[in-house]
Amino acid sequence: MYRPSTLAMILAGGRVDELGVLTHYRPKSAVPFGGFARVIDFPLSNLLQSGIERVAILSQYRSYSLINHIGTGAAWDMIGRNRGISILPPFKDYDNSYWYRGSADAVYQNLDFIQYHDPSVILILSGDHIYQMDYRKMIRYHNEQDADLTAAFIEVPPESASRFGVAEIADEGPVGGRVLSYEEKPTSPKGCWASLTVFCFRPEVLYKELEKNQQTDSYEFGRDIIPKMMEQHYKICGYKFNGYWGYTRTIDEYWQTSMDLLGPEPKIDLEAWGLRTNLCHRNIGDRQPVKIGPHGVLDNSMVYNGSIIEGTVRNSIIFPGVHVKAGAEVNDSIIFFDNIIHPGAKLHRMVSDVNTVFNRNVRVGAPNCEKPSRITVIGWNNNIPEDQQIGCGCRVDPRIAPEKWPKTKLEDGEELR
Ligand SMILES: Nc1ncnc2c1ncn2[C@@H]1O[C@H](COP(=O)(O)OP(=O)(O)O[C@H]2O[C@H](CO)[C@@H](O)[C@H](O)[C@H]2O)[C@@H](O)[C@H]1O
Repeated sequence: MYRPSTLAMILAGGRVDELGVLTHYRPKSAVPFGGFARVIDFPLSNLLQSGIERVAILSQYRSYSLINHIGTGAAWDMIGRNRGISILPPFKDYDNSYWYRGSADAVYQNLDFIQYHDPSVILILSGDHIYQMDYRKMIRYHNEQDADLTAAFIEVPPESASRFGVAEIADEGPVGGRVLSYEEKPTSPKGCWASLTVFCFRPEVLYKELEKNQQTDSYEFGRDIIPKMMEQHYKICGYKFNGYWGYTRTIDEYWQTSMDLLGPEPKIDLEAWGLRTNLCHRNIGDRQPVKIGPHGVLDNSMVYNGSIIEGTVRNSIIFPGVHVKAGAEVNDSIIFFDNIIHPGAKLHRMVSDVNTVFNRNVRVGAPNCEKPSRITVIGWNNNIPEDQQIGCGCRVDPRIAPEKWPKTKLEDGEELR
């Protein structure tokens, strides 16, 4: 039987509460990003470019959108006798009927899948981050070090380190070094290297530690598996990543990371990064070229095929099928697929999910809402009544019934459910 040298397992299970409105009907990994793609396209494109041919995706929350997006896997060249993407949902077994109880449990429940492929390295990745990385370099380092586990880390400022799994790494050179200490989301971090949730495991060690961890009642790589491996003095190496890493856990971070696509020197360059997506999902590949109307204005923005810009769009990211009608304005915003923005609507610093209609003279946010926490989010399939005003930083759930909209204004920061 063909034995892949590396088997990649993508953790795509999580619903992230802070992204609430955008993860009502899809996991975080399937959230649209970059005008045509999804967050999971980043690790998938990295895998493609790293020549890794066997991939599994562990997902349990509202997987429909993700399953639809992955399709046959052809978008990432993952079709073939010895190549492929398998989506692995939780299942009932003779002696186990749990959902995935955490990232480590998701992998544990699929150990038979991993053992069937019998890889020499198991690469475990989060499906939730925006970055470009050649995993081959990390795997090479892992093999050269003969490590039991190599985890990728990025240097972060001390004040934000407590949000992550944090390590101190021995000063053994620019590529990486032995992990000297590791703490999961500590209140006073000792180190400044944050875990990217990119792990290379020696298979026998992973099997053994996951099995042992079943005796406990917590099942996370960061909180449980790595600290226990540290206690047992396994050889754990830190691989230093010094590229761009977009951590999109909150709406503000999602918005800011998206804005890193724009400007004279964008931090994210999808073309150079070789990003691939499934062009069949929402018929992206079949849309007509962008149309700019006779008075349309487009400034410092990304607009994908199938959109029509007759009004003004500035500093924004526009997904396929969006129609900005004459006299409408979109500023500093991210508009997902197939929104319609009618004349007189003025939208500022917001994210709007798919299929939403902004009727005439709707106002969202304000140009002077400069604080990043003032990003407004509108859920999908909303039909926002004419003249409706929505303050800065509001959260509007999907499919709000017409009678639920307040007659006057949705005040700053208000939630509409
Ligand atoms: N039941 C489940 N089934 C399948 N997949 C699941 C899952 N539960 C979570 N996941 C996935 O596992 C990954 C880790 O997510 P978590 O929510 O556990 O951790 P968090 O993001 O807080 O911190 C983590 O990510 C940060 C940033 O990488 C690290 O610094 C930190 O150490 C680490 O714990 C995500 O990709 C998520 O989608």
